[in-house]
Amino acid sequence: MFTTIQNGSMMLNIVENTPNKGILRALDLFNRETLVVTSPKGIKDLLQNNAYDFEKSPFVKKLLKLVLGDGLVVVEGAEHKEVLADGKPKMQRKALLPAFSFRHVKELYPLFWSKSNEMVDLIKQDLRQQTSDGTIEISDWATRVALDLIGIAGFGVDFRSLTNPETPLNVAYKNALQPGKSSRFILVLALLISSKLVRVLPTKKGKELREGSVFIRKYIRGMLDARSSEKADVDGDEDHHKDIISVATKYGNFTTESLIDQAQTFLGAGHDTSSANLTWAIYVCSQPEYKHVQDRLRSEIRSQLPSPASGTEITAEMLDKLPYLEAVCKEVTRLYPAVPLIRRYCVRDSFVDGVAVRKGTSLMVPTWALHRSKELWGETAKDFNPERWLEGEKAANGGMEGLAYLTFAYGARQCIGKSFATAEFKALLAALVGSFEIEAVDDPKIKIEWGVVAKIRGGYRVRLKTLDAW
Ligand code: HEM
Repeated sequence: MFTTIQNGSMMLNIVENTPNKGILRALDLFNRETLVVTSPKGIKDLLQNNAYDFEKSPFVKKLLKLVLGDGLVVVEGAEHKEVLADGKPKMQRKALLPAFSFRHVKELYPLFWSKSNEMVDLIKQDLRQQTSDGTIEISDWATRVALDLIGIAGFGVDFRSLTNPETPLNVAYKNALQPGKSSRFILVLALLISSKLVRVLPTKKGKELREGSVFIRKYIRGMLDARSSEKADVDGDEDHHKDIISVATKYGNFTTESLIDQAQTFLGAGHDTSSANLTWAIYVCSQPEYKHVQDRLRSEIRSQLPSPASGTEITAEMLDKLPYLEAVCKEVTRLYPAVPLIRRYCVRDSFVDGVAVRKGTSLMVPTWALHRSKELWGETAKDFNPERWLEGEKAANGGMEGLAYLTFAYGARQCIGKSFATAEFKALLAALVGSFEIEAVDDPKIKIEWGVVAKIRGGYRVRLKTLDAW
């Protein structure tokens, strides 16, 4: 097969229409091979059993580094996993895990809820303005709230991009992450020819990417400097900072530069994906055919969660006991996984599902396509059907221990922010659906922007009707 694989739905066609035993072989424009891994056993070998034989390709790494810095997403091998002889993690994943443990994320639920409600209040204000036609563009709100949340949870700093969309950090990320024709061009160049080109490219997008990256690092450095002088004032107060960076500093021996890289990673990886999730959820809820989903969700939320107007704090126990909310969130992230493809590059000869893989081979797990595969999800694979989750994950996908649901990847490099992102998503969706009736404005036949994150091209507008507080 001969193709440049950039695109989740293209992969769906390929996977569905090419008989395969778990591995497909595709060739790109330059006759280079990509192995497309489709079997659960192959995925387990690639992402878990032999995970350190497969890294991100040098091209993909350089591109990701521009936006995410040299943090956990791009480090490889020993640096990613190694632990020092005294048991203290040398770097990266082990050192960062405590900050993302459920024990820590649990404490963030009240924050997720209060920010969600701040967003709802600001949207209501916006709708009350004379100039408002009752519509909002959801991906913009979603990006801003996710950025503010990772700012507070990550650093204890509220960037206030919800109240001020022009906050410099929001603008820098918008320029760096917002897909457009030229960023597609840059991505294709980087994947096919050389990522070095990206750094010198005289295009507007190339310049925005570089300038955005420099600005973001400078901003983070300033934040960390301010924190260290503040820390000097409150030294000895163990509980003063409970944010991700503080926990990471406590468990890892990061240099200042490495801490900046980690912070850049959390900011970038933690808000673009979350924004995509919420946008896809609102897209689904707004479709007339899923009005029953929206209604059932609202009734669960309004009967089981305290009204935002009551000022009652929400705990993990309260938000996590809503089965329909959980099912809708899972189903949105199954049918519209924010990261549509997982790419790897073989760094030493290895095996995947019994097949020998040579050093230098590119591989991919087509998450978007596999999540719509009848083999894994049954006859209704392509339908949006939250009910499938109500009897648990086993019933939904035949009990494949996470090998069918790959939204947060799997194994050694599974998303470290999974619990964080899941709780945040539930709080945001609950606050919106509890407070508004949501109706589509834009054509349901949306176009998808296939970047590292799959988004609706041009954003998505909905009409909101404010409901009485409950
Ligand atoms: C909607 C939410 C999210 C989705 C769908 C998502 C998805 C993913 C996926 C698929 C990977 C694996 C990428 C690969 O190995 O090729 C990943 C890794 C990662 N994610 Fe997330 N993510 C989300 C939210 C977050 C959040 C909120 C954070 C941090 C605050 C985060 C931080 C990371 C980091 C640091 C890695 C690298 C882990 C490693 O390689 O050890 N993500 N994510």
